[in-house]
Amino acid sequence: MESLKRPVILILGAGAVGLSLAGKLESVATVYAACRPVHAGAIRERGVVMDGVWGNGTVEGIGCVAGSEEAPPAVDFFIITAKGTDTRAICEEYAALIRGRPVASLQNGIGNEEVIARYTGTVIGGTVTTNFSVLGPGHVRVLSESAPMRLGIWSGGGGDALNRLIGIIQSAGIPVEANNDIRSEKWGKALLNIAVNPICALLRSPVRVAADAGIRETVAGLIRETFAVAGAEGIRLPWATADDYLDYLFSVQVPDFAEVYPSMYYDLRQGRRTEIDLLNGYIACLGERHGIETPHNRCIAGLVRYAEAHPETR
Ligand SMILES: NC(=O)C1=CN([C@@H]2O[C@H](COP(=O)(O)OP(=O)(O)OC[C@H]3O[C@@H](n4cnc5c(N)ncnc54)[C@H](OP(=O)(O)O)[C@@H]3O)[C@@H](O)[C@H]2O)C=CC1
Ligand SMILES: CC(C)(CO)C(=O)C(=O)O
Repeated sequence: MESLKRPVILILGAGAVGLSLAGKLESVATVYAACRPVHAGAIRERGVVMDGVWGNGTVEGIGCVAGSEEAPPAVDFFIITAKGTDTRAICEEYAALIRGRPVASLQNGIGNEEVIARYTGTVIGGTVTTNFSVLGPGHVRVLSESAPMRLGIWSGGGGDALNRLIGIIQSAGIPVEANNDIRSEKWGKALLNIAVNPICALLRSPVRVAADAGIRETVAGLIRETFAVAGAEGIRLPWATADDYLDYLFSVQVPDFAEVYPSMYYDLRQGRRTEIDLLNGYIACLGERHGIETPHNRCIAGLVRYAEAHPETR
């Protein structure tokens, strides 16, 4: 019977987020992960090892894919968890497979869905406000879940696909909800990343540093500029004012993530390109277009770009 068939999911760019998701979804779906050989080797040998709030243990049965020629023929859902710096490249690599199929993005930053929409009709935008990290080959840790995963239709008429994907994720035990203004939700999630990711990456500190008395004003500046730019772009953020969001940031999100390091921290430490140009750099660029001053975001983006280019600083 069709309804009893396990859905087939291919996760594109599986690292901290993607391997954690693969490990969790394996109980309810046939899961493949397009990942680097270092992870694939360990996963083929003994499965994905998971620690943390999504469970502890080893999950076997996840297929590893080294390129589009190794992908399974009938994929129901693609979920992109590559960094935003790799969205275009991974869409190109899997272009023939994703065409006409529902593709979801759980990436941070602004602009990924627009790229994906050039490759397929149904794009599902998503946010995940949970901390993931890679502890070693095929070994991930999940900490600090601050809000449910949220998914919504970005483009195309994929209402049935969205509901089905939400059902699958829910049945795997991941808190998830539908969101009918996913643009607003993506910008809302970006506020957290704009506020904490670059500061923690530059200062090599966990998220609690954002609430330090000497840092708070900088964080507030980043957020106020982002609200001004979002307003000029016609984006309705989930909070009415920058101060409303700053209250939520300092009373809920910073405490929830106080002891963990954001993804950009690991990017800088490991010499990878960061997502700064999908976050603070993006705000600075839009600010310029609208004639809005964004000195905090311009400054932070410049510092992160400098650190990316100068290994001795990181
Ligand atoms: N970590 C977190 O706590 C959270 C992260 N996010 C967001 O989720 C996204 C993913 O983050 P995260 O999981 O931390 O990042 P990772 O860097 O851990 O994972 C992405 C993985 O994709 C791999 N990759 C890139 N291109 C390909 C390809 N063509 N084929 C196979 N593998 C590929 C990367 O390899 P390589 O590095 O060698 O290029 C890397 O291993 C980002 O947008 C991030 O901002 C969202 C919420 C929380
Ligand atoms: C929510 C948070 C801060 C979790 O680590 C994140 O999105 C990231 O690390 O990029």
